[in-house]
Amino acid sequence: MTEAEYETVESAIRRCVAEFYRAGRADPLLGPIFEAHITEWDDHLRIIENFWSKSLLGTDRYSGFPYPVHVPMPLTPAHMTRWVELFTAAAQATLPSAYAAQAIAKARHMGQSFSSGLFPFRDKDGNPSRHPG
Ligand code: HEM
Repeated sequence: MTEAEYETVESAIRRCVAEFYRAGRADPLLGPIFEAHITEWDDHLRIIENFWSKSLLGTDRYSGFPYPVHVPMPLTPAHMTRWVELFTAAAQATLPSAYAAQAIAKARHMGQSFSSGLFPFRDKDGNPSRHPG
C-alpha cells in the first residue's frame, strides 16, 4: 500500500469515528451512556481511531482491552444492537467499501462476543439478560 492509499484510509477512519459519535451522541439509547462515561472526548476519539487503524490497517496504535471497560456500563442487548446499527451506517457512509465490510464484520463479531460475556442469563421471556430469571 502506498503512503497516499494508507492516508486515504486513515482519514476515512477519522470521518467514520466522527460520524459514528455524531449519531451515537444524538441517539436516545446510546447517547446518555456515552455522555455519562466519556469526559475527554478528544482522547476517546483518538483511542477509537487507533483501534480501527489497528483492525483495518494492522498498525500498532492500539494495545488496549475493549471488553472490560464495558462491564460496569448499564448495557442491555438493545444497546449492542443499536451500536452495531449505527456503526454499520457510519462505516458504509465513510469507509472505502472493502474496509467498510471488514469493519462491520469486526463490529458484529465483537458485539456478539461482548454480549455472550455481558448477558449470560435468560430473562423470563427467554431473551439474553445480565441477570437470571
Ligand atoms: C460491538 C460493540 C462495541 C465495540 C466494538 C466497542 C468498542 C470500544 C473500544 C475499542 C473502546 C476503547 C476501549 C479502551 O479504552 O481501550 C470502547 C470504549 C467505550 N465504549 Fe464501546 N464498544 C462497543 C459497544 C459499546 C456500547 C453498546 C456502548 C454504550 C453506549 C459503548 C460505550 C463505550 C464507552 C462509554 C467507552 C469509553 C469507556 C472508558 O473510557 O471508560 N460501547 N468501546
